[in-house]
Parts: sequence; C-alpha cells; structure tokens
Amino acid sequence: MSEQPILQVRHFNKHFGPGCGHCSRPENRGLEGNYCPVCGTVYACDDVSLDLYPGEILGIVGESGSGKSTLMKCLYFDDAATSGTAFIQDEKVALKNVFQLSSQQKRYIRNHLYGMVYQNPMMGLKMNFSSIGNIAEKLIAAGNRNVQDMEAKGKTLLEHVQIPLSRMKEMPENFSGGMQQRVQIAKALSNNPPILFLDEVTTGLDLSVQANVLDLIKKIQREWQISMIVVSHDLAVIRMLADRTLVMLDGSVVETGLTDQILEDPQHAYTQQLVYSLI
Ligand SMILES: Nc1ncnc2c1ncn2[C@@H]1O[C@H](COP(=O)(O)OP(=O)(O)OP(=O)(O)O)[C@@H](O)[C@H]1O
Repeated sequence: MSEQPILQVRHFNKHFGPGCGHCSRPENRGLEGNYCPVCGTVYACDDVSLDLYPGEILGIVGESGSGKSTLMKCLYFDDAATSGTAFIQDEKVALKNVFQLSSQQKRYIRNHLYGMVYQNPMMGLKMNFSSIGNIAEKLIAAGNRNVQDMEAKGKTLLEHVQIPLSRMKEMPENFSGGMQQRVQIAKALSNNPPILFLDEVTTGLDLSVQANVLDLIKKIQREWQISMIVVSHDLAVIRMLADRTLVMLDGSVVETGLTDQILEDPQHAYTQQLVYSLI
C-alpha cells in the first residue's frame, strides 16, 4: 500500500498494576497469559503496533480478555496509554504523539477526527435525550451552533441509518438494541470523522439484526470512505467487514495481514483455531 496511514500506532502498551522485577523486563516477563504471577500486573496490551490506511476497514479479532477494548479505549482517550505512540494524519496534530497531547487537543480529536460506537449503547448515547438531540449534542461539541442546520443534518443522518423520522424525538431507551446501535452510528458520523471505531457493535444482537447493522456499516464505508477499526471476538463479523485483520491474544498481536490471506492460510496456532471454528 503506497498511501500514508491515517493512523499509525507503534509499541503501544497498557498495563494495569505497578510491575515488579519479575515482569518489568519485556524479554523476561514470565507472564501467565497476560498477567504477572508475582505482582498481578495485567499486561492488557503489550507492544501493539498497527497502521490504518485511508478508506480501509481494519479488523481486530481475539478472544475475551485479549486487549481489544483496552486498545480502543486508549486510542479514543477513554483511558490513558502506559507508553507508546500514535500519530494521526491531520494538519492540526501531525507529527504529535496523540497519547501525550493536552486534554484540549484530545477533545479536538474526539470532536473532529474520531467517531466511536460502543458495544453498550448506554456508553455512546444519552438515553434520556431524544435521538435527534443525541446527534445535536455531538454537533454542538464539534462547534455547530445553527439549530436549523443541526436539525437538517440530524434528520439526514437518522434517515441514513434507517430510523423513521416519526421517531426522531423519542429517547433511545424506547428503542430495540439494533435501533440503538443505528442511532449510535448516526451520532458517531455526525461530525464527518475520518476515523470511526466500532467496538463489538453487533455482540448481543439477534442474528438478523446483526446482519442488518453489518450491512449498514459496509454501506457507510462504501459511500463515505471512512477509515474504520472494527473490533470483534467473532471472526465471522471480521470476515464480513475487514480488508485487513490483526489477531490479538493475551495482549499481543500474533498475526496480521489481508483478511482473505488470514482466512486462507492462517499462520499462528491461535488464528488457525479461530479459522477452523468457522467451518
Ligand atoms: N481497569 C482494569 N483494571 C485491571 N485490569 C483490567 C482493567 N481493564 C481491563 N483489564 C484487563 O485487561 C485485559 C484485557 O481486557 P479487554 O477488556 O481489553 O479485553 P477484550 O479483548 O476487549 O475482551 P472483552 O471483549 O471481554 O472486553 C483483561 O485481562 C482485563 O481483565
């Protein structure tokens, strides 16, 4: 791929705990899974590097506890990275390690460059605001002030994610799980972000609803050319969406490549297990 990545992460670490003589040297960690048996420090993400290219969907797959959500949370600044670098291709923050920016600069990135869709809609939506009010909230954070413009934009987005406009004044708490996810997606798209994170967005939904949300994500990617990172424990979801895939196990990346290539010729024993479970 010749283009520059829109997001480049290098040697990212997120550890929970103080570390000790037994585990603090990477070459001699002696971990059990992802934690130190001596001091209990959890190495949730350990030396993770990735590139996200313009307009692609990068899938991150791994079992529960492999560190996928921790990676998303730190990239989205819901949590602080322990160490490592992340660079975004944007004139305001170019060449700056975004993990080390001020909270004001991080807010700029969240409001203008990032969208996030959480597994739990309660984390991404204000359940006691109307659906269109949720979108307006994000638009206001991104600097919009014109009420008519915001209403027009909110309606367009809700239509785009197939929420009937007759229900736009309703609170998401009245909606089904699939509808809540679609409102979350509309909200996440409202600031036209070049980068969208989707963390287990179909987990817990019925299969038919899941298929509907996955189709919507594919449609958005095709039409808007947004770069996306899609996290799932389910390789079938990643297979449907991702151009390239990164496989995580116990906080580390064990395999990365084109999704088709990983599905056809998995190299790591854990990836082989994941692929064979699809058959
Ligand atoms: N605040 C925390 N304190 C201590 N350990 C944590 C904390 N948050 C996450 N962990 C640990 O970090 C590891 C990675 O968790 P993470 O939630 O990122 O995994 P995951 O792959 O997203 O799995 P799941 O989808 O089940 O959340 C786990 O061992 C988890 O217990």
